[in-house]
Amino acid sequence: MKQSVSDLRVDFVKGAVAHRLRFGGGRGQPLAKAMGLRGGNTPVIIDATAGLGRDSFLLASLGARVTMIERSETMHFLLAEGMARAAKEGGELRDIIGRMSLLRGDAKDLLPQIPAEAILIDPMHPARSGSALVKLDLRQVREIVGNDDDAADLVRTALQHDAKRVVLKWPLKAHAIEGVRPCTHRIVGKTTRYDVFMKSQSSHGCQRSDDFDYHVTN
Ligand SMILES: C[S@@+](CC[C@H](N)C(=O)[O-])C[C@H]1O[C@@H](n2cnc3c(N)ncnc32)[C@H](O)[C@@H]1O
Repeated sequence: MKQSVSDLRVDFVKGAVAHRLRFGGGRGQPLAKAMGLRGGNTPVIIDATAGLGRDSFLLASLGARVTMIERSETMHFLLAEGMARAAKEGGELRDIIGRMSLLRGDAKDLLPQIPAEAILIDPMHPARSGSALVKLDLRQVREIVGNDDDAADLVRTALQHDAKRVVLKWPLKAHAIEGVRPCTHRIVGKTTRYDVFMKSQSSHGCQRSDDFDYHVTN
């Protein structure tokens, strides 16, 4: 059955996100490691590109407080709806949603006003020719929001923030975003990588961190 943009839903109760909550790798997952959730350390996070809220939900399910920023009115609406539905379920879901707050606006404007220890940036990835490789829901998000051509500006704005780390989620094989300094280290998955920019450390050429040799599937 052909699906259209109007079918797109943010669903934290069933589907991929709920599955990951039950069977995900806890703090051993690449995203959690990249964001600095190690041992007892649980940073306060800004997700500057909220999208379908999956990364935020995962981080909040691991105990982090996450401020989500989304500039698309449609995506913001879908997220707010999905969060309200999940909170109504009560129990663990309500607690997780309770750690997530959602703002509407451009993160380039809002970031400087919000305190945080870690910032996640996951702009729309460059279009791939074999589009079957890109999951349907992300293709639907692209139809709604377009290409996020200002991703470099967003990363540069985040790097001006007081946060200890900025993390850029980017396709494994894509070139680094032009006009952004090299990252401090990189956590590599199967199709995705996390470029980590630490405030207090200089780059060593953005080496892969073998300590973090995990596989990610999204
Ligand atoms: C690839 S999606 C993010 C997916 C998300 N990480 C998830 O787990 O569902 C990118 C989203 O970031 C939003 N976005 C991109 N640049 C933004 C900005 N400067 N400010 C706010 N939202 C932005 C887009 O509208 C889009 O919804």
